[in-house]
Amino acid sequence: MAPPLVSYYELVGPWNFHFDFLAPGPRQPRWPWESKEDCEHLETFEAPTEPVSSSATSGLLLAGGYPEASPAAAAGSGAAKQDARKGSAGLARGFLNRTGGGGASAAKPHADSAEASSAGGSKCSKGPTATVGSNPSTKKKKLPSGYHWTTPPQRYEFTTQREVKVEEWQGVEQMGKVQKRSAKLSASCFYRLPGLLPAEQVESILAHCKQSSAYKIDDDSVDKTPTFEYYPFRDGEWVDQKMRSIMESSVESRVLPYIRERYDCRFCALSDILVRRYLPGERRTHAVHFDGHAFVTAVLGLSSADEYEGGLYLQPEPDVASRTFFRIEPGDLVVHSFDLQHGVHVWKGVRYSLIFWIKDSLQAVREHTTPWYQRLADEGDPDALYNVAQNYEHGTFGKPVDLPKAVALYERSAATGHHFAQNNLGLIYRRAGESGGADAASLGRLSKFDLLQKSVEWLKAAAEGGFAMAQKNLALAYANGQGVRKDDSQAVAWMRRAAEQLEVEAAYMMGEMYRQGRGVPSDASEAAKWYERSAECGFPKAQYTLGMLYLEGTGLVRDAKKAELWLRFASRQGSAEAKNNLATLHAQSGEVDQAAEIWAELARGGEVNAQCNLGMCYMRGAGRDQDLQEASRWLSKAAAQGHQMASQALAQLGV
Ligand SMILES: O=C(O)CCC(=O)C(=O)O
Ligand SMILES: [Fe+2]
Repeated sequence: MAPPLVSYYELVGPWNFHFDFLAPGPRQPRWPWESKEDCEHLETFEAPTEPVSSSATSGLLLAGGYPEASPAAAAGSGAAKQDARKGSAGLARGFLNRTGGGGASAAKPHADSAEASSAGGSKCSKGPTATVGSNPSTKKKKLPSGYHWTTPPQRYEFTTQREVKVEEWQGVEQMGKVQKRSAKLSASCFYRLPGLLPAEQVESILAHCKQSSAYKIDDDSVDKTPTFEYYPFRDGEWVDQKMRSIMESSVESRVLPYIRERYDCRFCALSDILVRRYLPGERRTHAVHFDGHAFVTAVLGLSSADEYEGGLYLQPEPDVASRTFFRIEPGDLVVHSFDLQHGVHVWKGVRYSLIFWIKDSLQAVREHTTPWYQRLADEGDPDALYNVAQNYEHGTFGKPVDLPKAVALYERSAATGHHFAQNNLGLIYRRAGESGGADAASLGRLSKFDLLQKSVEWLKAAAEGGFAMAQKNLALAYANGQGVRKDDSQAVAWMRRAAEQLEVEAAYMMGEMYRQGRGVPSDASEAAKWYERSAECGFPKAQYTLGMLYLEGTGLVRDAKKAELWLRFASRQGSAEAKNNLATLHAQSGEVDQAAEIWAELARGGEVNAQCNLGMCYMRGAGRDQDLQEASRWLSKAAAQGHQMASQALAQLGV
């Protein structure tokens, strides 16, 4: 019987080979651990090409004020402020040349932030209505297979701009907006300020980011792959004093005053600054999401936009076809509110970005809360409902874990068509159905059958709406028979829909399905194609598997160099299987001592193949002094985990 198809981090690697299984090969020069060659080599791989045009702004930009500038704007800030207090978006206001962002008004922070919520979120449709004429239509059309993987990403074109002054800085603010799908009457607005930070300052920031060794490689909470992020400013405090010395002045005199003004949020406070890097071999994507913890997000461009393709995108619809990329030059600031669905996909090249997460008050920063959602949720805003529900599901941002409450809020949001809420409901019901116990009981004593059926209903709603993550989860339901009759051909059909939409784990799963012949005739070269797509986006499991395919020449032309490259990428991201096999390659090329070192470390961490290999080293006296007692100790550990070769070796030792 085929093994269950489960998410990446639960999977056991399909292959591991051993020191003994390899014929000793000629000694080969070992690649340096981190060479430039890696990147160049990777760049030669198939990737969507067609360079994006380099013009930073389109001819469609309107000079001067927004087309619908209201009398309040003309009348100056006083009238505009009043307008803002009534809950208007405040888009038509002139900017004040103020010193210090906040002012010492006696207004209560959270009362102020409630106004700001309207401005930043659901009511910005009261602003200018200039249409985004040059941007792609979101009308659904049938696209050929592989379309999104082989077609250059489209760029978002800002079509309105106006001159602004933020303290000493004078420049333009460009504005865009998208209709919020599940709240028909409102829009989410976003802005770009070209050159807000001076070029020399940005160069220093980038140089500092490039040499930093503070990037975390622990796993992302969503996709379980290494984050490659680092925080120079965390929970309201500077952590990296060097970064502080470079950019604090601009944060205080440009970024924060702009945001406070734009969002009518005089107490807006910086919660975190983080740096993300997107390098070949590492994570190239952040799946589509909302920044649930931030009232406002600002992204500062660090890398030249000609050095990479893709980058930060917005995606107003569940479907990838509605995705367009922002062109962000070094020093440009792109600002959006919590209700903008967005993500990152870097197709080629190298990108660094610096992200500001801003809350609506210092109190919210200190208390780790997200108060701006509450009023909006009470008003029925689907994004706010979804976010508050998440907090009750996970017990985050000041809310206790309360599953029934989370479900009730998700259901209100899902009823409006919110695809994230629908997907999360599908997963909650699935978990409750599978685990039973307290979670199931708290959801109304439904039977396992009913819970799993509800799960599939919600997943289907989101999947049919075009949401890739839900399509993948529905595919897994069909593959494993959770709430539906087990059906591999349905599983592969839904997985394919997700994978066609650049969903990185789904692309890996398609590789698995073609390799195992599940729902499709087994096809090694189709499998390799999907693994490769996923690997190029940085998915470690796919990188490992692709390395192995190159080594064996399965489904693609055998290529030892590419094999080692992909194993190394996977290994750098923490894949124990890749480390084990990379060590085997070293052993094969005569570097047995180094191999034994790696195996020893992995073996101590419990990696079964490495335990076997280390045992063999002690048994043979290769890479370690011969020590039959140690050999038997490590081989026994591997054998106890069911490792056949280790059992055979033990038999040879007479144990
Ligand atoms: O790297 C970027 O430009 C933005 C990443 C992002 O969306 C996030 O960290 O939430
Ligand atoms: Fe984000």
